[in-house]
Amino acid sequence: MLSVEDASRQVLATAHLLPTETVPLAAAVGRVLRQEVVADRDFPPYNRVTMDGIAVQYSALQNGQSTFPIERTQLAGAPPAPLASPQAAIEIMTGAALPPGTDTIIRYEDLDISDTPSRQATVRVAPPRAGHNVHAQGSDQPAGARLLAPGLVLSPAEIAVAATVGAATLAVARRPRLAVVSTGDEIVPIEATPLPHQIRRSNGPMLCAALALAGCESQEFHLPDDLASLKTSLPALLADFDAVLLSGGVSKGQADFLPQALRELGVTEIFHRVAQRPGQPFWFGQAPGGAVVFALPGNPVATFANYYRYVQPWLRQCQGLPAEASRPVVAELAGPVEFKPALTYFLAVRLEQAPDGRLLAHPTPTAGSGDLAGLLAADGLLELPPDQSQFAAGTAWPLWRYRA
Ligand SMILES: Nc1nc2c(c(=O)[nH]1)N[C@H]1C(S)=C(S)[C@@H](COP(=O)(O)OP(=O)(O)OC[C@H]3O[C@@H](n4cnc5c(N)ncnc54)[C@H](O)[C@@H]3O)O[C@H]1N2
Ligand code: MOO
Repeated sequence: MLSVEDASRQVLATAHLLPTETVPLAAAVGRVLRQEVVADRDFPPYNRVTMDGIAVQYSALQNGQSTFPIERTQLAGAPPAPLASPQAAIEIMTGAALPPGTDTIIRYEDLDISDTPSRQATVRVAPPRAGHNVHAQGSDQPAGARLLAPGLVLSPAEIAVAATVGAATLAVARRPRLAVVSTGDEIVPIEATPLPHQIRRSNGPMLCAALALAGCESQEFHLPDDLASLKTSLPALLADFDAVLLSGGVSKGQADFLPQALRELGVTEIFHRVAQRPGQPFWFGQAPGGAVVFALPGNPVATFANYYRYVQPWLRQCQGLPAEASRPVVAELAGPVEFKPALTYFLAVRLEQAPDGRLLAHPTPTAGSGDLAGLLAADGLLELPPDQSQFAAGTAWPLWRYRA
């Protein structure tokens, strides 16, 4: 049976770069940048005063002067007029542009200010050097510097940089659009009161919630376990969405019609079944129009594990994020684990940051892949490889984290 690594490679090979769109800056956080952002001016764009106090010429202090008549006051936002006399000072506020003829700021805490006979400042603590308390023009970045490169995820820090260079809009990757389809005749809407043999639909809301956190758009559908209905309904979804995420109906049951329906609709089967638990019956394919089909096994924990292991990295690559950004972090097992089948095992774990910084993974007991409430105690899934059955405490393994 196909290994998790090979399945993952085959999934990622279908990732197609989504088109670029331009959005207002306020809507760009979390999106993947598709343009360069260049400094339109120096950073900072003028010699910026960093303390409230007075601006003087340092050479006056070097000449032994300690009392300075104050010529005027300059607030932030006012154009900087020059110092008229090199022996005088300008009272000045944080954020103002340094007036020509001055080079040093002495903060109020280091001064005595008196208003008689006229306003003047006496220096109590001399500044250590010329340029003290001045954030020099261009000292952070020069005009023309390439500040943001395509392919990064826009965080609040990038939004601030884009704003300061006047980027009111940004070119970003379009959000992936996915159809989330639950199948199964036992599944009823969440508003319904289920009959004793029915359950409410939970995989759809779970997948849509995960997609929302991943910055994707999704729409939820429900289709019955009926070959004709599946064949009638699926073509529109394959035409309208980048991917269709199905859950349920892919195993060996007599009502598991999805593989047949997809095949008869011309969707190429890339693989069916992966050597993993949970989620072994995972079916993956691609429609002639390009839409990919993740037909995830219906057991909730199987759906969940497959989403994080395969769908989320695929979504990242479609937005143009580098492949290494799709790699999981690793965590250390806090206790020993035994798992005998020759399958990759996705183990639910609770995470703890040890005082020395190591990320510890505590296995959380679950009652199998139907136990969706078992996910509440965990923060992620540890990927244990199929070639061993004993996993010692202290060994580190890839982690697919679903809780920050
Ligand atoms: N003879 C075999 N039987 C099964 C095998 C197998 O290899 N041979 N594999 C088992 C494994 S492993 C899994 S996982 C499941 C996957 O089966 P399906 O994808 O066909 O899923 P269903 O049978 O439709 O549903 C399984 C289970 O999950 C519940 N479910 C389905 N959809 C939802 C939903 N949207 N929200 C909440 N719960 C859902 C469903 O009611 C079932 O209880 O097959 C095993 N069988
Ligand atoms: O692999 Mo299934 O996912 O055990 O329930």
